[in-house]
Amino acid sequence: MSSEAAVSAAIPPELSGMVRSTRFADGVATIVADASGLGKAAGAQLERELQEAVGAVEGVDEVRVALMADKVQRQIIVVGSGKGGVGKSTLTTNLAVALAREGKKVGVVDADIYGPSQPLLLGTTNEKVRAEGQTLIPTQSGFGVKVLSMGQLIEAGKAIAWRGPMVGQALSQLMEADWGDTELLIVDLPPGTGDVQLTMLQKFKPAGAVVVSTPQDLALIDATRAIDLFRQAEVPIVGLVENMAGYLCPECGAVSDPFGQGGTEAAAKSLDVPFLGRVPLAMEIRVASDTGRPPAATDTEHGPHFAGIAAHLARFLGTVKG
Ligand SMILES: Nc1ncnc2c1ncn2[C@@H]1O[C@H](COP(=O)(O)OP(=O)(O)OP(=O)(O)O)[C@@H](O)[C@H]1O
Repeated sequence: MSSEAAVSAAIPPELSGMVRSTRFADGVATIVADASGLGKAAGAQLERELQEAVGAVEGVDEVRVALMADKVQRQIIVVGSGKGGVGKSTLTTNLAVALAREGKKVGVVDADIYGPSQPLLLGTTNEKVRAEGQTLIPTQSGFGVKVLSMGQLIEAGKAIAWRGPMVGQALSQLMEADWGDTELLIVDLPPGTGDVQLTMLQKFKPAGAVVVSTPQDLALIDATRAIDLFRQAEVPIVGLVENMAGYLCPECGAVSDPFGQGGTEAAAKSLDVPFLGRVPLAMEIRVASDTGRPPAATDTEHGPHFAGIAAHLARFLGTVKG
């Protein structure tokens, strides 16, 4: 058998479907393989296996493997707020879960260094983050959503010591992880307009920003600031969401408005950004979230609120490129 034929014959049958061409000249075997949809880790394994199998052929001094991969068109959406505690993380999780239920391949990046909460919200707190070399491998939650969190990179209680370059590096590690075939990354930003936001906007150029607010004036003033930041960075505003609107008393059924009512929709109008919908203040949302059961995973009372907002986001994504 010629060395060229021996190189082809050495490729394990289970890998031969991915091999597009083989060449052999002057002791060098060159193999081109299609690694589309494999992700970085599986792609690296394919490369190793080809190296090993072909490297064992007599007369082969060097194996060069070239992997062709489809570049996944991955969109980035950031979820921000001016003020903490208004429900940004809750909304991020539920938008991701609602879109995953519609068949979209979604990942969540928890970039909130001051209060990382996505592993709790997506029920993955017991999963340890894995890495392949320097590349992090996102954790698969039970809701079809992959997740990585700043909380997995920072020792609890140390966030305050994190400044500029460290924050940027950590964020890049999360964004450049092995997201495989993920089409959409939804990023849960910290509140306000600090280092994480700046790195995110400058380095990763999100396709759009969703801004969350409660209906009270104070939160709306801060939300306006967040919108200003996105506008300055030329990130399109997907729209404003009103959270914690209208509290339905589980005892007497009366509806009250602890944070006021309708303020976010009015603010959206005056800021000339779309209003994406409102989510009521409800004990079940808090309890379900704290126990890693996102309401959007169900068709019960509160699932549809998030599904409606997710539908707006899906329409927006359909109108923008990468
Ligand atoms: N609509 C809602 N009804 C009831 N509780 C809610 C609702 N939205 C959020 N919460 C609860 O309010 C708290 C704060 O929510 P969340 O962590 O999502 O806010 P955040 O804006 O991300 O806060 P942070 O500033 O800490 O990042 C959580 O305990 C959450 O379960």
